[in-house]
Amino acid sequence: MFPEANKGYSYEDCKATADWLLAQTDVRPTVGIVCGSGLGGLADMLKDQVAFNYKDIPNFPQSTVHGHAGRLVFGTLKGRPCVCMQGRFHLYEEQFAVKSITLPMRIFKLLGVETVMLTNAAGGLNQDFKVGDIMIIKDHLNMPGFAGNNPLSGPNDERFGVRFPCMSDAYDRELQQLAMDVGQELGYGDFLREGVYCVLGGPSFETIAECRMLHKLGADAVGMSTVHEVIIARHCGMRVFALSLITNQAVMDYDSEEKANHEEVLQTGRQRAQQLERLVSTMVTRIEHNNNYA
Ligand SMILES: O=P(O)(O)O[C@H]1O[C@H](CO)[C@@H](O)[C@H]1O
Ligand code: HPA
Repeated sequence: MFPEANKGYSYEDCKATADWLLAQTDVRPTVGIVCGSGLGGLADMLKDQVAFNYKDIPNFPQSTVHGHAGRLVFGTLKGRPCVCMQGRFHLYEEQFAVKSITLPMRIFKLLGVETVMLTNAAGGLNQDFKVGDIMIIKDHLNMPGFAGNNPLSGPNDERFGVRFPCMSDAYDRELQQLAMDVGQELGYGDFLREGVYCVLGGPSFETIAECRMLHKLGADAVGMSTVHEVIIARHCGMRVFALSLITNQAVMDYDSEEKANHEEVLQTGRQRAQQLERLVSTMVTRIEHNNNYA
């Protein structure tokens, strides 16, 4: 899966992979999309596709999770050149893999991507949220980071970014507003929310006490991805938009019979896939047409 799990990929390694990809396709993507669990249908919206299985891309990690196909798809989304990860990598897939799972963000950067749009499936902690809600991420809690597990740990290569990158502006506010505006226009107002995403290491789902604690700490949703990618994307200067599909309610009550499970996560993904795809693809069109967002 991750042959050299905590190997820090050098600038030259990333450049070699990006150059290899650029030599195989004429698409020059400015938008990079990452599909969350069960949300890979977004990649199928791309026209004139050139697709690569992760196993055929030099240096690329391999997807191991059900609901993550493991393909990098180039193409156009309503005329805009895009690259889309149909399947992402998670911290729990291999011990100490925080560098491998974020490698694609640096490759995106070297491909010419300016804006990254990430999706994920998450458990709802906010008691006002319902299963099927789409949460625009406005901020995050990086729990593994509190324990020193940060993808930027280790030597810093200034060609990617500074040693101490700012994260208070991690989630682009104009893109959040754009998502709200587009969501309202599409009639999604009833299930469009905003909030704070908390990442944990996984793969076990949370205990009741953990969910209660995370909620008290200010998290609205909990998952096992995205934040590491966001840190690397921001470090190298790409703009970031991210959203969570609330696929299940986090269990907060000892009387509850609910049990988090991956099948429910994928099932909710299937139910909301079309709307989510429409939201993201319409946003991509607007990024193209409004220079303020480009
Ligand atoms: O974050 P994505 O990739 O959507 O996947 C989410 O779904 C899985 C749990 O069902 C975990 O991997 C969690 O992070
Ligand atoms: O409840 C959850 N917890 C953690 N990750 C998740 N991904 C989807 N749902 C969840």
